Amino acid sequence: MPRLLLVSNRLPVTVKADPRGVTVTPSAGGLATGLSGPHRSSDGLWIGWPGDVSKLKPEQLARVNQELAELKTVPVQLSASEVARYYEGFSNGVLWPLFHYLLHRIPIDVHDWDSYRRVNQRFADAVIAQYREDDLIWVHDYQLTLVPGILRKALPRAKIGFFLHIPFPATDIFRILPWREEILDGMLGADLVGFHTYGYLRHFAKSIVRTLDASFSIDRVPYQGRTIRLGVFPMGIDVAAFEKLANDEDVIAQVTGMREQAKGQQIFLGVDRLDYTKGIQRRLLAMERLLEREPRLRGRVRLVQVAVPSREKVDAYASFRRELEETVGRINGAYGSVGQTPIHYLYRSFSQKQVTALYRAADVMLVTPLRDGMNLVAKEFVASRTDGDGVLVLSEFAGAFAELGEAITVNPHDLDGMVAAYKHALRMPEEERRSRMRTLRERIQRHDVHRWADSFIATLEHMPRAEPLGDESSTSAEIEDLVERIREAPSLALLLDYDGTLAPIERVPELAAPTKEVKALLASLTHRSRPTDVNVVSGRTRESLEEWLGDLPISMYAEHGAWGRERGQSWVPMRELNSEWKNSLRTILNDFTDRTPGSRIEEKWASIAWHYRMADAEFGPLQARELATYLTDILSNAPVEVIHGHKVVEIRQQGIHKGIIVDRVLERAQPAFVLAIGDDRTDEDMFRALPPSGVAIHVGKGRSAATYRLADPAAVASLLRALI
Ligand SMILES: O=P(O)(O)OC[C@H]1O[C@H](O[C@H]2O[C@H](CO)[C@@H](O)[C@H](O)[C@H]2O)[C@H](O)[C@@H](O)[C@@H]1O
Ligand SMILES: O=c1ccn([C@@H]2O[C@H](COP(=O)(O)OP(=O)(O)O)[C@@H](O)[C@H]2O)c(=O)[nH]1
Ligand SMILES: [Mg+2]
Repeated sequence: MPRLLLVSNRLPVTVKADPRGVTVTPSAGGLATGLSGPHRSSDGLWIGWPGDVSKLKPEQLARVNQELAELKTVPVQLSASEVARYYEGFSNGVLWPLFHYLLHRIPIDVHDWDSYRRVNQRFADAVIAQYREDDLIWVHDYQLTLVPGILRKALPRAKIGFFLHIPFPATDIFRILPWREEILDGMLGADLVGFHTYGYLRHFAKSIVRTLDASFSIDRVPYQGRTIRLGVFPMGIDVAAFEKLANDEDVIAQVTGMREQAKGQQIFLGVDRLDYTKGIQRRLLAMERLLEREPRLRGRVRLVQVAVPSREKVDAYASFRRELEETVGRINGAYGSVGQTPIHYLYRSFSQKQVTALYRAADVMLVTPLRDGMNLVAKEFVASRTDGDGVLVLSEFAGAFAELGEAITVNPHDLDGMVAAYKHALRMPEEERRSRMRTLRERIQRHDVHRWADSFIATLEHMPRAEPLGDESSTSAEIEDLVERIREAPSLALLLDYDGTLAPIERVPELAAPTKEVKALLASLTHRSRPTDVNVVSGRTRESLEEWLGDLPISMYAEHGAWGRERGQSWVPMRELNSEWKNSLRTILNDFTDRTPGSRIEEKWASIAWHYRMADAEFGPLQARELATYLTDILSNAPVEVIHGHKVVEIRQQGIHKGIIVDRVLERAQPAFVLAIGDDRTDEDMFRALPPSGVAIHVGKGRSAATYRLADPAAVASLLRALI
């Protein structure tokens, strides 16, 4: 197995400093247990935040660092301001509520993006410093979405996985985020992106389509020359460890004690970080309603609610705590007596052992989040019930719901439904309880945390390595060399595309007029001391070329070579035009345009194009595919080609493409050297038609048959200038 570099916000150990001294203790939770196996067996490293070490004395820090190194962990130190901004402000103040659909918990004005970005860069730098060829890198969770993207740039061939532990929200929620492009682009730096459920995966895939203008098919995303795989990996727990604890003597003694103390009562249990996503408030309100409606249950049930302090410095958490404690007080005030209180509210954290005892002692486990990525507590409860009894009430908005269908399922937004579920749980006959629990147990035993980690790692390991596209711009030495060769040639023909080559691409095509400098440059090229034939070969109409370049002493070809106006002459068709087929198309295209808001028809001489760039990002491509299939079918005998390009379906007379202009220019001028420059797929026709001695330059990224590459129109202009 290759070495594994794990990257998560929190390290699996936390450094704590108090007056008694400094300790390095294991952080509780599924991630730490699940990954400790592969971490150890691969001799890997774990990179993350060790907690607040700012108050340590230098000698304490040195000792802690040594201990962390022995545990094969690499600390990324965060300053107090980084904790406040990257962790509390952005990760937990913005991304957390947004991804859990709780928009009202997000502050109106957000300032912490820059800190989030900087800290992600720091984590990535720490990975780069440790990386060795063949390592597998596995990055975790919403705090570090930008890390895979940064790593991909620095380590183009590295195998990088990313797992999101929280829900990925529906696109209309996600796109609220002003930094949506950066986040998606960052996650897509990975080779494999994993989620707990298919629902999250689908939301992510759709967000890519809407936000990045990319596409996907089922579980593959072609992006920037790589193919990213999306996968569903529901996280499990360390079942064996919980089963062992559940049968531990101390635990059993604790369970007996708790049951003794609650004699005559049925125990409901909730175990959560104190988080507004966990549905604790509604869980209490449903309990209040149950006691209000069923007086005979008063004094007969108790709810033990563990609320683990969490993210206390985030305002939304502090205010949620106040709301919650007020509710607890109200219910206990109304339904408690001298001898008993209905809600046992415990604002503190417990060890895994104590939590297991609680699981074992409970009659009914309440897991009722408004949204939750997975919720491991639900699985831990099931694992702890080695006695085969106990009822799980589970929200349909927890990721665990996808696997634990035998629980009593609830919608936490439906209070009456929750009350009914509580009653159902209280009355469920033993036989039914045991039968449901048996199925639940079998399932979580099979899919435990080791299997989760192994299957993610195996999938990542067996993926093909990303191959760099080889689309870097040519070096300046290569370009200088080329310029030298051209200058020496006795005569020269230039075939220049317009958009993306002489002028940068504009969102509104009408705004892409040539600058004064570009026009002057084209004019000077025609005055070189050696004969120079300057041709602009464009997909644009005659009218726009005439308007923008008509006063220059050059030749122009419009509509991909359908029309030409050679230097000093007037516009003539380059091929005999036959446009009868167009008439039959108009009705069909009008119909599609009416049915597809945002689409439009562009009629040229030798072609008609149906553009859907402005249409809905999912509906547009769907309609376009249908249109292209239909047209290919009905036009199979017409002298046309149906071309499904980027956001356009074009129907074009056969035999007209930029390649035909190359022959034309060669015949006319018989130049000693031909140079073609273009940025687009249609320019490849021109490159292919060049004589063996011809040279092609592609502008920008992406695949091309050209030998040379320039970054952008500015680089094209400077090359052309060098020829004068
Ligand atoms: O590190 P904290 O800020 O103290 O928060 C604790 C962890 O909470 C989140 O847990 C999520 O991951 C669980 C395992 O996949 C999943 O069951 C749960 O539904 C999620 O909410 C968070 O994603 C972690 O990064 C935090 O460390
Ligand atoms: O007092 C407590 C309460 C909870 N937990 C653990 O905290 C984790 C909570 O994980 P979950 O996926 O349910 O939710 P998260 O807090 O990660 O959102 C579980 O492993 C619990 O056993 C704990 O160790 N002590
Ligand atoms: Mg172009």
